[in-house]
Amino acid sequence: MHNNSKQAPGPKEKFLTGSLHAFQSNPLKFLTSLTEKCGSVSKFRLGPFQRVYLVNDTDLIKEILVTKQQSFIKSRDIQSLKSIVGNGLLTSEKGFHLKQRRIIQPAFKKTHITMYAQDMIDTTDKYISSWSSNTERLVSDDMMDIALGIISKTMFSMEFDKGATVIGGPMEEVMKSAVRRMRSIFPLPLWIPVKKNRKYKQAVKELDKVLFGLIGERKETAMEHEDLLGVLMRAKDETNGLGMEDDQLRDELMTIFLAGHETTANALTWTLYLLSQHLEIQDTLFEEIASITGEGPVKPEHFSKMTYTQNVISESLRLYPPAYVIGRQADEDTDISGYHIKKGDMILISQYVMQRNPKYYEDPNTFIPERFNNNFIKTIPEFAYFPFGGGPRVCIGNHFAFMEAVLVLACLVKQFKFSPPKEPQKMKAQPLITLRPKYGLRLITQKRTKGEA
Ligand code: HEM
Repeated sequence: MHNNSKQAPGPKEKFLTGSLHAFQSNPLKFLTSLTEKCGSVSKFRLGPFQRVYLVNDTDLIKEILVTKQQSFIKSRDIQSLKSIVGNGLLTSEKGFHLKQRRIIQPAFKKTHITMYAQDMIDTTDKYISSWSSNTERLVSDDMMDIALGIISKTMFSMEFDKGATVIGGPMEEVMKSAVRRMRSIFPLPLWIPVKKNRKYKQAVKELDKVLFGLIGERKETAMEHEDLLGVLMRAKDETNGLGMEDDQLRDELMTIFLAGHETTANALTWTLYLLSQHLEIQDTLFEEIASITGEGPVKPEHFSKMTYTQNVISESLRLYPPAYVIGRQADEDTDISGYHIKKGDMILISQYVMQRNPKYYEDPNTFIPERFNNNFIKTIPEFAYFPFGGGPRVCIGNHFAFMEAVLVLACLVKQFKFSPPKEPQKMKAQPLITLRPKYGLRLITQKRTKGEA
């Protein structure tokens, strides 16, 4: 029936495991070299049965994420997160997802999220107020703390210390197990009472207690809160006027918390790494921030004026996209530009690979924020740059994350210069749930003096 369908090329594979080992041991290297060898569509196996297509063509990516998206569901690794985030936006599908997205979308509109800008600035300024000059810091941990502080404050009006203790701790334990589960093709069923599973379930239970506790507290008071929890508790489906049940609210809160802090923290860490490697770019950045803010602090209204700072973040998201790959699974047999995809086949689309493609980017591996000048994005095909994905499943937190990254970076660079430590450090991208530096990032923070600009 499909004799005319196109055959995709692929790598040499092991009989039973296919490319499982090569993929798991270094996904970025595997995806990059497969693209170099096989071009816009290639095919490989993960284990004996799982067929995977790697798609590197902007038109085909659009078919998968937009025009034919009804034929696909999230890939199994994302589905395995259901044991933490339940049926929240990231993991739900079809009509249910659409309904939830409709209810939640208004909370993330550009006009609404600007009200969180001051919280983002205050959290950062407070965090760095204790930093001393000329010290070496593990800034990757700092960025995680700041992002955790910001999501705790904007979501629950919780101050950093409390957020870090009551949510950050159990969340870290849950994330560690989630990574293990996503990376293993056959995760151990959670009902098997081994120590790892018990710890995981205990951490999920603790998080549940915190979240249901917060929801319960809010219900008992008449006071309206403008934080994300308040907005989501009031959100209604406009077609029937119904809001979310507590269980669904819990799933969405957990989802936003999981999806929304490690990604931004890693984006900021990679940005500081790139700036420490390009001190001249860091100086230009400082000059922009100093000229806009003057002697005073960073303010929410500075965001739209900081065009160079925005370009620095866009370029950092190009080179080190925290979500380095998007996975889908065919939910029915379908054709993508002549390739026959069978139900159950997996599709991988990699931002890391696409955003370093010399077809779209001159000097693709070099950090050049200026390339984003003059509406550069409009000059390249859609899906040559997509750090936040695209189509109906595009990141709901894209404006939130971008504004957060720009404002946090402005607060940091206004006050400190970041340079590499004396002892050179190993930098290796580690692709777990998100792309992060494997050994963390250590930098020397040097206080900027007044009048330096
Ligand atoms: C730099 C930071 C971030 C990056 C790079 C990023 C990237 C992404 C990507 C690529 C997707 C689509 C995944 C897919 O199609 O399979 C996604 C989905 C999602 N992101 Fe983000 N994200 C970031 C920050 C955030 C923040 C701050 C939040 C919330 C506060 C958030 C919440 C979500 C949610 C809920 C989804 C699922 C949306 C849906 O399927 O309807 N993300 N993100």
